Amino acid sequence: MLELQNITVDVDDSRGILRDVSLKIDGGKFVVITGPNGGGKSTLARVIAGITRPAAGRILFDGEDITDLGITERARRGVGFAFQQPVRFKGLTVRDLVELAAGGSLSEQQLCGYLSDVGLCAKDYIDREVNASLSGGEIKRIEIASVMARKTRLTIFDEPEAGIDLWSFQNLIGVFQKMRRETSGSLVVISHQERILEIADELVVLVSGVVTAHGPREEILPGLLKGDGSRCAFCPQEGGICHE
Ligand SMILES: Nc1ncnc2c1ncn2[C@@H]1O[C@H](COP(=O)(O)OP(=O)(O)OP(=O)(O)O)[C@@H](O)[C@H]1O
Repeated sequence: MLELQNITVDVDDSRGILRDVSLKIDGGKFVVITGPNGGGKSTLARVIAGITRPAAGRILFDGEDITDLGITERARRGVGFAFQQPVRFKGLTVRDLVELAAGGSLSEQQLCGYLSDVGLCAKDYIDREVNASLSGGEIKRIEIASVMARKTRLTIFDEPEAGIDLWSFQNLIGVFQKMRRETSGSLVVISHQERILEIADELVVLVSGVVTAHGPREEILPGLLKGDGSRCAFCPQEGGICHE
């Protein structure tokens, strides 16, 4: 479904944020991209969404070269993106936002369904404006509800757990499991959370702009959590500090 070929993103001539990254994400997969801070995960998410243009490489979506397409054109083709810091829309209500995402009007029951999936009571929220009066956690949950309503073919979540409380985190796990069950699209989630890694089909580890591991969760996760005895995917050097 999505194929990244030799993607390079540079800050300047000397330093690559992403270095020759090649990655294939098949349809219907739940893929979690993880790795240490500054490894390039958010940059990779922005490259897939069309926000950051790579200096080199190609991006194919269902075989079509979308490298030169912007965020809107990619969205039209079915690529959705949930921001680490969601955008607030003054003048737009929660109902407007979710209906815009769904592409048409929704019944109270449908709206209630999307909002209760993210732990919000529709009655309290549907007529509220998506402005600064909403807390960081509330706006994040509303964005996730709108992403669910959008039913995109490939959805990228950049650290969805950031800024949400423990109770909502349980909901978030439920949201991913539901999206996985009910949509045929692929989910790409950037996360450091073990609970999210545990429900992935595949894990990708990105360290210093390089993919150091990619494969089924059962193969990759044990090495991340315990180390494989000599090397680990997080700290590829011998005796890496990440298990201490
Ligand atoms: N516009 C920029 N100018 C300079 N450096 C940048 C720029 N954007 C990103 N970087 C650097 O590129 C590296 C990768 O950043 P990125 O945000 O993709 O990492 P990340 O893996 O998502 O990190 P985290 O886990 O901390 O969110 C970091 O070292 C960051 O400081």
